Amino acid sequence: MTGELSPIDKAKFVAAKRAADFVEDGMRVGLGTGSTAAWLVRCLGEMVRDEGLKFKGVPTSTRTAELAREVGIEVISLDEAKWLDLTIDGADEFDTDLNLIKGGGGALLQEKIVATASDQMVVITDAGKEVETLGAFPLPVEVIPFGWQTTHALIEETLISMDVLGRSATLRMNGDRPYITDEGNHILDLHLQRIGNPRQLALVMNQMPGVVENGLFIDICDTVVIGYGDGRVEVRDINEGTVEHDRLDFVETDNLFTDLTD
Ligand SMILES: O=C(CO)[C@H](O)[C@H](O)COP(=O)(O)O
Repeated sequence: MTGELSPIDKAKFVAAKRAADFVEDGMRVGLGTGSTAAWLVRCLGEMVRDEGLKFKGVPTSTRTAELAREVGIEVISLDEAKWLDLTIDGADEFDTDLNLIKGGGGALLQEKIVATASDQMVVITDAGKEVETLGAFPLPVEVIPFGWQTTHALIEETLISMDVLGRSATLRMNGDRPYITDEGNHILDLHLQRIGNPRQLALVMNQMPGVVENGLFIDICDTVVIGYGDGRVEVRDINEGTVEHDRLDFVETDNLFTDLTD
């Protein structure tokens, strides 16, 4: 079955599978959104079913909530959990300080709230998302629909005044309609090429009326699990650097993958 997977999908899968081992009995765990996070949810569902793993999951989107319930994970809200031991989520870009761009899948608001409410955030990713400087991936900014065009103009003016490269913002679409987030908002994607000072940009964005949240995750991620298409996995910690190089046995993952997709 893995023969049909692209190298990137294999990389996402092995990263998710390794990160599932971070989840222990009794934990409250934030469950991210996106294709890599979906692998994680499926792996955790297998562990609940086959190994009797007992934990509670707090999903970061309606998509993830549906999948988690489908695979047998006990789902609770963040308000029920109050504080989480761990969040595991994907990312669109990460740099050497483990700062991130997230929101390519449109769930950045819940993702940031959930990750911030966690003792540890683990990002699962393929190696292609590592960058020296954030910004090649368009930065998602969630804005309320009321007056979004005014907010859009304000953002572009601000980017010019900050002398940020790129500077154009486009409204994310879903077919011929604006994309609507789980919170009923729109997303503006900022095409910046290079974000010289992500910390400053994140603060400036969130001060603008109409902006709900931006996709820069600064000082939130503690650990990155990087998967490679040949089954190799690297675990990098914010304090200790690379703490593990491993290779998942594809015979084992082949079986798991087949089980998961049956
Ligand atoms: O931030 C996200 C969703 O809002 C995702 O984590 C990010 O877009 C990565 O997605 P994928 O795992 O599908 O590559």
